[in-house]
Amino acid sequence: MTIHMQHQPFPDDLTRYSEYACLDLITPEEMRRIDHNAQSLGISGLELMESAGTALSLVAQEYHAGIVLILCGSGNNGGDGLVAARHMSREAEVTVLWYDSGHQTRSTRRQLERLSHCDVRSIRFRCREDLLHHLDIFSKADLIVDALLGTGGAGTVREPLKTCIDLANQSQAPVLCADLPSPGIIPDRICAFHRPKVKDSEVYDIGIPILAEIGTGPGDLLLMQERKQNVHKGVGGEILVIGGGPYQGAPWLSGLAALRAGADIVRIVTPHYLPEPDLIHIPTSGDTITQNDLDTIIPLCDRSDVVLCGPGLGPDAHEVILTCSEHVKKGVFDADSLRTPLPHAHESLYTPHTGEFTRITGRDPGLTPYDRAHAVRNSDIPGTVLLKGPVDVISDTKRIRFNQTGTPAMTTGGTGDVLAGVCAALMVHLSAFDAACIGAYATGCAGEMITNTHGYGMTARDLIPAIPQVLFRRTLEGE
Ligand SMILES: NC(=O)C1=CN([C@@H]2O[C@H](COP(=O)(O)OP(=O)(O)OC[C@H]3O[C@@H](n4cnc5c(N)ncnc54)[C@H](O)[C@@H]3O)[C@@H](O)[C@H]2O)[C@H](O)CC1
Ligand SMILES: [K+]
Repeated sequence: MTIHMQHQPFPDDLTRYSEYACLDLITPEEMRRIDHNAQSLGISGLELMESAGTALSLVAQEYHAGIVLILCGSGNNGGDGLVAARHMSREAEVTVLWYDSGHQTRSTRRQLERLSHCDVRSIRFRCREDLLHHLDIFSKADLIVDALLGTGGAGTVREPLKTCIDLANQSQAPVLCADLPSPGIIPDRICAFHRPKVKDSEVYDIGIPILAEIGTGPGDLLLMQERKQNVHKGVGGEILVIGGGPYQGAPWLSGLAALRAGADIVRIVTPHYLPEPDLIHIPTSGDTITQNDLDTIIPLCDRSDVVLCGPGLGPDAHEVILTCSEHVKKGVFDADSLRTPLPHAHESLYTPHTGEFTRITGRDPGLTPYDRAHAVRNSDIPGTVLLKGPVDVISDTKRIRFNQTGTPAMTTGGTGDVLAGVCAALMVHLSAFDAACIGAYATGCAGEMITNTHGYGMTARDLIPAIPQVLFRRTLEGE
């Protein structure tokens, strides 16, 4: 899979940003996102693996073991073990037992080739019986390194890894685990790379830039569920857009953007009809949305997966939005719905620009991403906030993420409506935080694509067909 390279340097001194990195246990999905983003910042998977394997070998050498057995799976965790073997070949008598599943990862295959030039005994096993021929290796080992399964392990451990783990537990040797313990293995020490995945891990840096973690990037797209080809209608979700009144186009731009970001059905409640055959127009009783429309709107809120309130709405419909929001499961509040008292749904995403943020919090968020992140984190907004700017700041009060994609040409009217529509569609399956991160990243990338062809002549509508090219390019290009 091609990794899209991130270009522009971060417009602030990153040494101040370590407070925004996560130091708690992280999930395999989060580690995959960071890994992928690191590669888009120019550090290859092989380099990351070399760093991981080096760290693992240094910890292994602390045991001063004479005979070391390294158990390697067929994924990249196994690759770490192969790197450690190569780095320890002069320090100990090293034997590698590596699992040939038939679909080793490319990096791990490369590491096996490199190891073949070293004075390390490497023995392939393909089944449980192969292991039973090497029981002596387990009994003689002074140290066993567990590089069988890492963050890619899932479910009950299958043979022959199950037997491998049992034999390791039955040996007298301490077990040093690469990144995290393979399920069922009894660890003596755990050598985690970059961030801890399980408790009681020792964490070793492998040179992953902080921006891979606190910034959005192509790794964020990994969260997108692959849409199964034969899926039934409705898996993309039903979106309701409530807007329009003083402005006609905004709700339609949001609706079209939501469709292009994967929504199946988009209804637009607005006074003004525009001929858009892909969108379902729900007319209102007058020229603006009023309490008289609640009987129409509330049942639609109840049946929609996500409701986007605000595009082109004008200031007079706030009471209607406050009433509707009580019937909203997942809500995106943009533009004119960003007024106090803030509407809130069961799960809310607010997408203010600087002026709207100042209006709802009474505080100017400042200019630097650092200050803007502080302002968002310290605001008492009850949900996830996407504060738009040259660098977007996304926060769900715990996590902070910075999005650098986009161009100055995107200040053209309506791009905020497009972004809000994209976020609404993504929120069908993702949390407000993940939807905002991916929505900001994808809309900005679409803006970069269109700026390349249209320059400052870009319109918000031009962005919309570019959205699926960014969001679904993995599917389009194939893995
Ligand atoms: N750039 C990178 O990706 C880096 C990764 N690091 C290390 O890599 C692992 C994650 O590697 P990954 O290939 O994603 O998965 P695993 O090696 O953990 O395992 C996948 C492998 O195992 C098979 N498998 C999965 N579940 C089971 C099971 N229950 N029973 C048997 N077999 C199973 C699956 O089919 C695959 O073949 C990460 O932890 C790091 O150690 C580097 O550290 C940094 C760079
Ligand atoms: K492991």
